[in-house]
Amino acid sequence: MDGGGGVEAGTTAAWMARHGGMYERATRHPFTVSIREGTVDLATFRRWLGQDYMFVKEFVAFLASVLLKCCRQTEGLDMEIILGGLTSLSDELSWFKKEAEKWSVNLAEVSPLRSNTEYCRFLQSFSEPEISYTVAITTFWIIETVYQDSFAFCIEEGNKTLPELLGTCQRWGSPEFKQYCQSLQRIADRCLENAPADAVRSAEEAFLRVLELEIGFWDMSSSQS
Ligand SMILES: Cc1ncc(CN)c(N)n1
Repeated sequence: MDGGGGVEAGTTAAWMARHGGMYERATRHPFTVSIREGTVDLATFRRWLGQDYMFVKEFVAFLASVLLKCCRQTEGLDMEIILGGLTSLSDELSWFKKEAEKWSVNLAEVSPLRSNTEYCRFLQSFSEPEISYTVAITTFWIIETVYQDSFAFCIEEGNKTLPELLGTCQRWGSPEFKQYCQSLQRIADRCLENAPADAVRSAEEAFLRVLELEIGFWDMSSSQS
């Protein structure tokens, strides 16, 4: 522990420092910053909502592949944490449906935009048995962490977030979600510590790819690309 209930400095923290510019672009994107500043264009928010619902459906399949690798390659408590993740994705899907109604987004009519399709393809590639549990769990951790950090910023001191968007920000910005991301980070660091160098390299590449894809996802929500 780092003394503050967080995560001890490990490989993932080193990557966050080494690739700080990219991490910042993913977690302080103009779209989420505009939510914090209360200036977000609500059409943009609606677009993000519909696209993210589609993404989360694919994310469930991705997490199922992480779970499978976990069962095949590790012992211990990881499985319980990943199962908890699947449960919270089930809540997330129900939340999206409710929120879509609130914002008059017809989910049945949403089709994935290019950056979303690209991200989903990346997620689908994890069904390959050759991709190790280390790479998969690290990828899972950073995907969740980008949302956690982005939305926590929207509810930190000084925010002007619109009251009707606070529920969205709390969904990923809450202290509970942060703790969950920290448990994933500890698992990723433990796996990375014991992994061969080529797996560590692949995991770092996947980490960077996620940051790129997350930036693309926010850009897409803002500009319909
Ligand atoms: C694009 C994206 N990245 C991450 C998350 C968090 N589950 C999400 N809902 N959407």
